[in-house]
Amino acid sequence: MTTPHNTAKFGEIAKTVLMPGDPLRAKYIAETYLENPVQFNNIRNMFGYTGTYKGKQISVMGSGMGMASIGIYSYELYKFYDVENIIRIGSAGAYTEELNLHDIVLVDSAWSQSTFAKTQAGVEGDIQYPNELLTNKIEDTAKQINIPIIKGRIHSSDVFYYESSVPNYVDFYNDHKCICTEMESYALFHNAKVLGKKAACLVTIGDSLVTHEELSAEARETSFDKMMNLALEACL
Ligand SMILES: O=P(O)(O)O[C@H]1O[C@H](CO)[C@@H](O)[C@H]1O
Ligand SMILES: O=c1cc[nH]c(=O)[nH]1
Repeated sequence: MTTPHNTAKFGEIAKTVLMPGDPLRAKYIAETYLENPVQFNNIRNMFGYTGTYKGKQISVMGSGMGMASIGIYSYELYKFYDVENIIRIGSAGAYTEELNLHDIVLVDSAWSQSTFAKTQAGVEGDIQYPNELLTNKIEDTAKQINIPIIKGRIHSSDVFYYESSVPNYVDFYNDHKCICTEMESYALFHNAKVLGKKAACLVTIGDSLVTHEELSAEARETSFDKMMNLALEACL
């Protein structure tokens, strides 16, 4: 079957999907790393591809920005396409000087003010967790292939631009122990949990709220090769 947002037919999407926010990052991964990639979706330019990596069938698809968007795409992948694992491969903003541009963070929990889980399934609580097995697999793979990662809690936010009248990154770091921020993992982890599936999240630091350094849009699209390699190797 197809959905209003995805034209793939059942069976055209692999059991494991790598999911960047940026659909052009998905295109880059498919064209750079997958053998024989076949595009299964272009509705709303939310590109999705299936190919093989070292003989293993893998899909990669953009999620768009924010929980509403990844909420739709990840739900459909799990529920209607029988996807088992989604690994988000995102960009994030650092909340601490200890994180530098291009550092890779493996998310061990996502804190959020979002009402996504409560609205979607009546689930209370401001922290969602990734699947432990999948996260351990990524951590073990990182050790094996010698890619440094930092494990930590992420702030999964509904907001990118804040006014100065509300709490800022210093509060999120001090009060909630979040080391960086992005906008999707809380909803992804929730969807995986309610549907009995697995999700994990890797992010690469693309900017710093502390130092105000930032990578260009193009770099966020095409320079996260270490994280892409790690995610692909963890799928094997
Ligand atoms: O680079 P992606 O994966 O989109 O992730 C981050 O970048 C976007 C904001 O610029 C948000 O989607 C945020 O989560
Ligand atoms: O969601 C995001 C991603 C990168 N940087 C931010 O400040 N927020």
